[in-house]
Amino acid sequence: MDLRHNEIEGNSEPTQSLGQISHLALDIGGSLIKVVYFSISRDNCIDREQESSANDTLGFSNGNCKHPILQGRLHFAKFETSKINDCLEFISSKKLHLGGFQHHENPGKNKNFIKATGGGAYKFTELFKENLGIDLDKEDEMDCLVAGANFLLKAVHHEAYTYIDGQKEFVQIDQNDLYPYLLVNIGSGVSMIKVDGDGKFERVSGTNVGGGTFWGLGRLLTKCKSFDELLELSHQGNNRVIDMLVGDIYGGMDYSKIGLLSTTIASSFGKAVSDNKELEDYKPEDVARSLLRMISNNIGQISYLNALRFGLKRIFFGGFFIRGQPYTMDTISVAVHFWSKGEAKAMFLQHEGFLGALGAYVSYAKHSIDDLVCNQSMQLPVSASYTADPNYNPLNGDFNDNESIQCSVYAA
Ligand SMILES: Nc1ncnc2c1ncn2[C@@H]1O[C@H](COP(=O)(O)OP(=O)(O)OP(=O)(O)O)[C@@H](O)[C@H]1O
Ligand SMILES: CC(C)(CO)[C@@H](O)C(=O)NCCC(=O)O
Repeated sequence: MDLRHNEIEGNSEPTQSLGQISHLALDIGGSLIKVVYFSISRDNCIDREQESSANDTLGFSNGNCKHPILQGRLHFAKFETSKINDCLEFISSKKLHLGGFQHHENPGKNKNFIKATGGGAYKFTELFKENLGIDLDKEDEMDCLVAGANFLLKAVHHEAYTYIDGQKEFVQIDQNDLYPYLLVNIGSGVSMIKVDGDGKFERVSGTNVGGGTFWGLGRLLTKCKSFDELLELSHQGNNRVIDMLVGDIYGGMDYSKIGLLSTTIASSFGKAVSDNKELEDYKPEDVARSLLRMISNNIGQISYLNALRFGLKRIFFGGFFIRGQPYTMDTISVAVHFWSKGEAKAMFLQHEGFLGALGAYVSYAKHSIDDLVCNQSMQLPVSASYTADPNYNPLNGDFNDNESIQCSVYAA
C-alpha cells in the first residue's frame, strides 16, 4: 500500500492517539487519491476568551461549549488511484467516513456526505456508495485548488518557499499582499490559475505534458516499477548524455548573442538522433534525468509565459509531481528566473499535493452549524506558524517523503 501519512496538529502532543474523527475530505485525481481528515484531541474544550488572547489555531469551534475551539490534528494520506480499494479499506478501518455531514433536507435519511473533489469524485461515486454507504458531495476541482492554496498561504507560516541554488528558503507571506498570483498545479496534467482573491480566480491555461507524462513515459523508457524508483534513478543520472546542448551545436561555445550558455539544453533527447544507439544503450538513470528536466523545464516556461500574460510576479507550484524534489524545483526555478530575467519568482508549497483535498476540507465551512455532525463549524486560522516535533527541521524536511512528520500550527 502506497500510503504517506502526515499531520498538522493543533495544540496537542505529537504522539497522542486519534480522538474523534471529523471532516474527511477527498481529492480523487487521475493518478493519486489525497485524503485529509481532522482528529479532535481528547482534551479539546478551550474557552474562546482564553483562546482568543492565546491566538487563533487550526481547528473548529464547537457550539456546545461557551466559545471553544476544538484542538486536534489534520492528517494527510495518499493512495494510487489505481489502488482505490486500499483507500476504501483505510477509510473503513479508521471509520473516517463517519466524519461527514448530514443534509438538512433529508434529516430522516441519516445519510452521510463526504466532501470530495477531482475527477474521481464523479467517476467513483457509486463505488463509495456501495462500499462505504456514503455520498460524495462534489466540490469543483479548481475551486478546491484555489481554496486549499489560499488556506495554506494564509494559515501556515512555513508553507511557501523558494528553491534556488540548492537552498530552500521559506517566504513570509504578507496576507495583505498575496494577490494576484499564478497557481500552477502539476498533477497528472497541469492547470494554471490566476488567483485574485478568495474564490476569485480564472484558469488561464493548462498543459497535458505533466506529472502523468513524466511517470508514463518514464515507466516505458526505464521499466521502473514505481514513481519513487523513477525519481531515485533521475537523481543518479546525467542528462547531458542524451540532451543536445548549445555547446554540442556550437563547438563548445556559448551562443552569447542571444544569451544561451554552452550548457543550456538546445534540444531535449536531441543526442539520441545522431548517437546511433538503441534505448538499451542508454543508462535508465540518464533517460530519467533528461525526462525530468524536459518536463520541468517545459512547465516552468509555460508558467512564466502565463505570468507574463497577466503581469504576475509570483508563481506558486503545487501538485504531487513536485514531491519536494530538489532537481525538479531547481529546474522550474531556473526556467522561471531565466525566462523572466529575474522578474518572476517560483515558489513551492510544503503541502504541495494536498491543495485540492484541503480545499474540499475547508468547504465544510460553507455549511451551517446545524448541518455538521458534532455541531461544528469551521474556524480558519488567521495566522499560524509551524512548530515541529524536536526532530523535524522544516528547512530540511521533505513533507511528502517522510512517513509521519508532525507539525503544530500555532498562531504567530
Ligand atoms: N507515489 C506516486 N505514484 C504515482 N505518481 C506519483 C507518486 N508520487 C508523485 N507522483 C506524481 O504525481 C502526479 C500526480 O499528482 P497529483 O496527485 O497532484 O495529481 P492528480 O490529482 O492525480 O491528477 P489530475 O489533477 O490531473 O487528475 C503523478 O502523475 C506523478 O507524476
Ligand atoms: C483535466 C485536469 C483538470 C484533471 O485534474 C488536469 O489533468 C489538467 O489540468 N490537465 C491539463 C489539460 C489541459 O489544459 O491541456
